[in-house]
Amino acid sequence: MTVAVIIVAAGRGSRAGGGEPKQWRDLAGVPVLARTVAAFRGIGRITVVLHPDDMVRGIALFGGTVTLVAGGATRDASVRAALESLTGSGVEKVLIHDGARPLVPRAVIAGVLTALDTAPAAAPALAVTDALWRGTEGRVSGTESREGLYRAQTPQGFRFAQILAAHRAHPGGAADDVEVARAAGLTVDITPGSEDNLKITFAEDFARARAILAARKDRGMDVRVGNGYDVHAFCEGDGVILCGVKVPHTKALLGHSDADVGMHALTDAIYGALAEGDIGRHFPPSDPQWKGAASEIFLAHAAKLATEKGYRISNVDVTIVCERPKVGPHAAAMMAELARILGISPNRVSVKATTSERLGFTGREEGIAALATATLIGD
Ligand SMILES: Nc1ccn([C@@H]2O[C@H](COP(=O)(O)OP(=O)(O)OP(=O)(O)O)[C@@H](O)[C@H]2O)c(=O)n1
Ligand SMILES: C[C@](O)(CO)[C@H](O)COP(=O)(O)O
Repeated sequence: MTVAVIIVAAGRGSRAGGGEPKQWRDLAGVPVLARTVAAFRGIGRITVVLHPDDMVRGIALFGGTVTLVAGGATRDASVRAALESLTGSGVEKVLIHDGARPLVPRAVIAGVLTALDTAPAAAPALAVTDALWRGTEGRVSGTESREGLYRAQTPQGFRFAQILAAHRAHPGGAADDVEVARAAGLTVDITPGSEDNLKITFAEDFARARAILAARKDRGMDVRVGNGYDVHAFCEGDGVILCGVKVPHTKALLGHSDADVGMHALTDAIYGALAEGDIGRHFPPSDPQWKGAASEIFLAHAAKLATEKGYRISNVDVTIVCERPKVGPHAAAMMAELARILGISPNRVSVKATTSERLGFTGREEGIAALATATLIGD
């Protein structure tokens, strides 16, 4: 399903003080909002909602890498503006996130996305663990049960058409999009939140956020690299599918699926980086349901697994080894297709080709080989 991400950042951050809205302030060398946007790279197309006064600043920070939309006077008006801007775009799922939550872990995002496979709406939260009091004039005036109480976080995820209709029907004044969805009768699953996913609200929250970043740095950057290799033999036919692109040729490739050797190598590279075996483990060739299957299914599965395990794909590199057909004229289309399936920018995808100087099975034009590397980065 096509996923869109809406990041609302049109507020003025009055409670945080500091001279400029909190989303533009520096957090350990990077603007808060740049960190928030980076947390969602590779998940889906990103729309950032800004105050009309901040548009020039938004263009300077993000260029054309995100869509900018002018927000409204309230949070729900800002969300509504972004939802309306996405009508007719074919988006099926939408994640709505506060620009003021820059440290959202990948696993929190993945939890919401996975829940959306079966639920109409899902949002992360943490159970309340402290005792709850009422207070009047600085004194405890009563106690409340914490049973069944949660602290709500974002991203909150919905089916696009349902949350758009819910916002259109809502009178306004909702604290969050879950409130809007429930007013429209949607059920909302609770998924695991994280203490790292704080909303910068008051000045002291910047120190908390810096401490979380420092702890992550102490743990070290979690970078994983995987490689993949695949071979398919030629058979009779009039073209081959390479990295999702049909390339005319005097032969076809033999395989249980569509025999997309480049995409198979890349899928295995991602599984390899995750220490999750290979395509055969997830999609056994003995299973008739994968006969003739489009290899996009395999690659999309590997990418989803990466997200669920808390990783984003930083870059991928595929090398196709064959004498013919010539790959060069199709390489741009292949890179665009892989980028689309992986949900990452095309400039993070490389597809190149080489001959084997007429040596070996590729040199004798008996088949095509492909090698791939994938780099994954954890929270
Ligand atoms: N008219 C508004 C108000 C809020 N937000 C966004 O909604 C998120 C959550 O709101 P909050 O933390 O309350 O931010 P502010 O409204 O900026 O803060 P304050 O209430 O302290 O002014 C923030 O990312 C904020 O930028 C928005 O897009 N449009
Ligand atoms: C959406 C939200 O982050 C859920 O916790 C929160 O309601 C928005 O912040 P606000 O301070 O209530 O505007």
